[in-house]
Amino acid sequence: MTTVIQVDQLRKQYGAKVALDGISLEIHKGEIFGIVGPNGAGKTTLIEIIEGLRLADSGTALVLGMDIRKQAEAIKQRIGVLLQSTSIPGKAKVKEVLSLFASFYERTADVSEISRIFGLADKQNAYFKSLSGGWKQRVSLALSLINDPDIVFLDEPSMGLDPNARSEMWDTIKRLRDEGRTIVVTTHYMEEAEVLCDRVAIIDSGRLIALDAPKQLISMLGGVKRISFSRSDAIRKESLSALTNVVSIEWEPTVVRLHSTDLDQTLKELFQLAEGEDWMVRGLKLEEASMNDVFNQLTLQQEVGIG
Ligand SMILES: Nc1ncnc2c1ncn2[C@@H]1O[C@H](COP(=O)(O)OP(=O)(O)OP(=O)(O)O)[C@@H](O)[C@H]1O
Repeated sequence: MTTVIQVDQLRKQYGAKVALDGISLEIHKGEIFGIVGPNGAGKTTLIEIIEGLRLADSGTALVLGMDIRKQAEAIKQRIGVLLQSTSIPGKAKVKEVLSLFASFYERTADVSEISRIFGLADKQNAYFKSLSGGWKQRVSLALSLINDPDIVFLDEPSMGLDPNARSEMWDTIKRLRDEGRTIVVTTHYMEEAEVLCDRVAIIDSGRLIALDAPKQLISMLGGVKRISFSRSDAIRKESLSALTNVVSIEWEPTVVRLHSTDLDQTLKELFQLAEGEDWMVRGLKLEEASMNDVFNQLTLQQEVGIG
């Protein structure tokens, strides 16, 4: 296993605000590495420091063995970064945007091949600003590969995409990984982290609170499963909290979700409770734990200071 990014004790403060509080991690060649965390957790700060766009206060990071402080220019040649569409000149045609960005690099990919991969062959003469959000995102992704990078950084790649475009994007990202590139992705979508990423780092308040394969993170919850049912006025949260094996409750306007370590026992008690309190369990569903549960549990623990 080759390490392509090695981050050691990175710290960054904006005034009194500590954005990164000593993060250390390693990213391996050929993996899709996810970075997730609540708003303001420090994800963008972390990846922009690794990309050489921001300076850390202390700590070190090596990208492909090069020091981010001393070899930022050489690193830029070897990495690809997904730009926000607002950073791309809207009045230029797609082909002009592609050749402009290609001119920034010493090594470039075959632009017509990239256009083909992203289905941009027919859009070469379209003005960037006239494209829909999904097409703009494809152009941005194509641009992130224009220098044939070893590592691609994708900050929120599927933000604003519809479900079809999103799953197409996932396929494309997996293809890039299968070609031997390393992909670093930040996302707010836990489903994306679960289905796309080989390993996921969860960051909260500038600290790394978990790092593993999604399956491992989920199994770390000790087989917690969810029971969901429709909420009604007769149901009291306090009674549900008293059920044995229930570790947490999601109390939403129309639905209640119980997270339980023993599904059978909790179901039995739930029906007994409903009978005793004279309400019906309606719309019952049983769900396996997901990355969403992992995220909620770990970030909540941080909030109440358990973690
Ligand atoms: N240039 C800046 N000046 C001052 N504070 C900043 C700056 N950039 C980020 N911050 C603060 O640092 C913290 C981490 O921000 P960052 O953007 O890295 O988080 P994030 O995890 O990417 O958030 P989001 O999910 O909302 O994009 C936040 O509290 C943010 O307000």
